[in-house]
Amino acid sequence: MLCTVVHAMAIPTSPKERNLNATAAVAAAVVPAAGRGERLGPGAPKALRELGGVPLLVHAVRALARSRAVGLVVVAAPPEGVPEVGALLDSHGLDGKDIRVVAGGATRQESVRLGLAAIPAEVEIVLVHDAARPLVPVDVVDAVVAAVRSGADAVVPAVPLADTVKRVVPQAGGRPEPVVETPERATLRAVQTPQGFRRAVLCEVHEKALAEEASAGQAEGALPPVTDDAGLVERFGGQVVVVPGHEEAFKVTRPLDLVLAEAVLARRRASDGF
Ligand SMILES: Nc1ccn([C@@H]2O[C@H](COP(=O)(O)OP(=O)(O)OP(=O)(O)O)[C@@H](O)[C@H]2O)c(=O)n1
Ligand SMILES: C[C@](O)(CO)[C@H](O)COP(=O)(O)O
Repeated sequence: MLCTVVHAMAIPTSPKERNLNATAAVAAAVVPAAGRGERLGPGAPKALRELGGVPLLVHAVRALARSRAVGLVVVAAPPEGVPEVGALLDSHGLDGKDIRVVAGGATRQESVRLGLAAIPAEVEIVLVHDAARPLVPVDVVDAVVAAVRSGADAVVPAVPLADTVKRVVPQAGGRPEPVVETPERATLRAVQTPQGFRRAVLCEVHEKALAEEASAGQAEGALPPVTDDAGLVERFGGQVVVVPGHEEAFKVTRPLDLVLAEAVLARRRASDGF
């Protein structure tokens, strides 16, 4: 399996890339994997923490590679770890897909932008998938790609909420927080990845966000944070649609999530040799 380490602006042409040129309908995926994982606690960068003896990142890339709709995966790694991440991915069988590694950035948004810059121009459909969502089923990946192929500009997989949600006024020092409202739960969704986009739309909103950041500078409150790529599409007036996600596509964020992920993986391995 070839795993080429490239700088975002200098992409070598490989035989696999030439195949990709012939099939623009094949999707490429960006995997932001440059986060520290502060909420998971001390240890290696989150993408390299192990689940069932295999790094989360490898699970996430495998989950994408399982889809016939995905032809290229670009991983945005911690900047200091690009060669190591390349070697790690090379050492795992990844279904013959073209896997590349670029240096990620200081924020998730920047990591996605840097990954996006490494995708050949002729690719028309781009997925963005967190390294921190190792167990997304292939059916979810396929459903997201299918919705973009059917004409949507931006597609997110999502699940209904189990808890009632309240909007509050945050308070310092653990003081009780006044409740402002209780949104109607039936209209709320918890959003997952991979999120899918028409490439031109994703590039445009990332470019606009970068320009907006440059002009807003550090002015407090100038730019409300956007935590997902679909949020950028919404910010600039685009239409985002939701397809069904999956409860096993949850994000490994806190220590308990890793315990749950181990249990899900053990169940899969016991039931189908996953
Ligand atoms: N500078 C960053 C920050 C985050 N991510 C990636 O974005 C995904 C979702 O982010 P999250 O779960 O919040 O990861 P972390 O930022 O690592 O977590 P934390 O906020 O707990 O530090 C992860 O795959 C993470 O590696 C990234 O590529 N570059
Ligand atoms: C993209 C995402 O996983 C969708 O749920 C989420 O928004 C990432 O947020 P985080 O703050 O980086 O965990």
